Amino acid sequence: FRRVRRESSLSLSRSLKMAQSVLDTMPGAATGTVLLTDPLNFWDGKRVKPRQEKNAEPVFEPATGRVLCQMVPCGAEEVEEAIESAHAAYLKWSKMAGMERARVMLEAARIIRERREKIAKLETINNGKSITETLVDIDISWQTIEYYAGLAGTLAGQHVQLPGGSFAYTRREPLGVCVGIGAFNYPFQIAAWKSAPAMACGNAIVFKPSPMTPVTAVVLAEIYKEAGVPDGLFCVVQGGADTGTLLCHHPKVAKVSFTGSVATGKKVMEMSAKGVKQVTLELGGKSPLLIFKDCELENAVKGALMANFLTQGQVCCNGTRVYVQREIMPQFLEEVVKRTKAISVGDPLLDGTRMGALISKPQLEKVLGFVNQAKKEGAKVLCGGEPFVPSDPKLKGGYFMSPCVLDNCRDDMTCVKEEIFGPVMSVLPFDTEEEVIQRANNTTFGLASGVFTRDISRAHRVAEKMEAGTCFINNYNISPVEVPFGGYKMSGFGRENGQVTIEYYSQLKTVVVEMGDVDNYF
Ligand SMILES: NC(=O)c1ccc[n+]([C@@H]2O[C@H](COP(=O)([O-])OP(=O)(O)OC[C@H]3O[C@@H](n4cnc5c(N)ncnc54)[C@H](O)[C@@H]3O)[C@@H](O)[C@H]2O)c1
Ligand SMILES: C[N+](C)(C)CCCC=O
Repeated sequence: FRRVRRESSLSLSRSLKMAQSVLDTMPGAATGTVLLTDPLNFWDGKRVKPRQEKNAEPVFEPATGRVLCQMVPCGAEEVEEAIESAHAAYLKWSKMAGMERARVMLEAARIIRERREKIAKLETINNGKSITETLVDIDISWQTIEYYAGLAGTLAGQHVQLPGGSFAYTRREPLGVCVGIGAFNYPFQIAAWKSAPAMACGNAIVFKPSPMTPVTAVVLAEIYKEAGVPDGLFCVVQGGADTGTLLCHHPKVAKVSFTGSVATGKKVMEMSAKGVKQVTLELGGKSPLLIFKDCELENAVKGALMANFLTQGQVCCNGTRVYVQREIMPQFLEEVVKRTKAISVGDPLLDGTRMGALISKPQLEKVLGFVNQAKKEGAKVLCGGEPFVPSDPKLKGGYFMSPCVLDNCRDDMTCVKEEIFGPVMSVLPFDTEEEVIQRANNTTFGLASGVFTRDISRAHRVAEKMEAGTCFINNYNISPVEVPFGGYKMSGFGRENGQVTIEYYSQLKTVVVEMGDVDNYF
């Protein structure tokens, strides 16, 4: 452990300079002012310049539409280097005791906590969501690392007594080099959700962020390095589908943890199957939120907003099918529309802003297309659903829209069946508990669900019947690191967060010890 710390500290001063060169510009940074030029790959304990500059793709600042940096996809040689670097780190890290790994991870958590405002600012500039939200995302990230640091020292096997004094024991061992592939909506948090349990178990991880949000994963890599992980333990390779494909096919990769759409998840599973790699799939959703007439209405309305409008609606577990019991529909709609209209959309770096910009122009157009389709199919727009142009001139090119509530929805409409991934809430009436449970489950997705009621028996009855990986009772979209998160049905399998995730980043070896003579049958 001491040797690992010494080796890490050799190249520390240079890396620190790089880390601070980006983060130190943050306090004064305003929307529309930042241009990033440092390389975004990271392995062997340092940022690595991309080889194929000619393949560079522009990364846009969602709030302004201007170019923030260039993302250059990693090719086969770069992926090879990153995986080799991760493998070398794995050989050191996996030999350390859990408590030793914990100490380094706790230091990483501390550094993130210390720099939370700067990291949140950078995340907001790259992702477009409000600073209010990215501060929470960064806090969840260090909490995740802290939580798994706590578990690292508890990892152990079992002793099993066998006849004649013989015995067996199990060893909980890491898998090796794991790959993490992330979506654009929670860039730093996804990197933390994958790396913390992987590293606690003794694995190394090569992480590929979304090509639209390449900026903060490399900051996490620098922080891990500064905290003392061996060089290569957390590598970042940039790229899109081609780079992801190289990672999923690589023979030295033991596991792929993927967060993204169902369509890509299927491809990742198929590619990983060829190498019999373990897979965790955190995929999309179209989750139901059931609001019964006996609910506390104000909380139900607040819950519906939390279920639909975080991160401009680009949240996998959002409760976008809002089923409201017919008797309270008028009051619910009046209140939810009033509050939706009051959401302040605009510069995501301002404290007062509650909704920023969508991730890209194509995503904005896609979401507006869903609203138009909903209108054609008979839905009534109660508010929003339009492109939004803030008055601040620097935001004119940003990807903003007004948050939307759709009434007159039916279960067979496109807006009710498909994941929109934008700020669009579809509201549907229901009459009975039995009916709404059947309708809520009538989907191929199964990520989350929610119920608002004052009837405690009903709440638990509904929770049991929901075909989804999570059911929120009288709240929505809270995800403490201590509790597992993941999907049923086509929303994926495997879990992130909670103790159970240790199972997904480790394997059990059984050691059988004979204390007597060998029985010979031959
Ligand atoms: N369940 C969860 O925890 C969770 C969390 C966040 C987002 N999501 C889902 O993610 C989707 C939105 O994110 P997105 O648009 O970034 O998803 P996406 O599927 O387009 O991309 C996700 C990642 O996969 C990579 N990728 C694309 N093609 C690949 C291939 N052939 N092989 C390997 N990697 C490949 C992308 O570059 C990106 O890093 C939504 O469906 C959302 O519900 C799920
Ligand atoms: C932290 N939330 C809001 C539960 C989101 C988890 C990640 C899903 O996109």
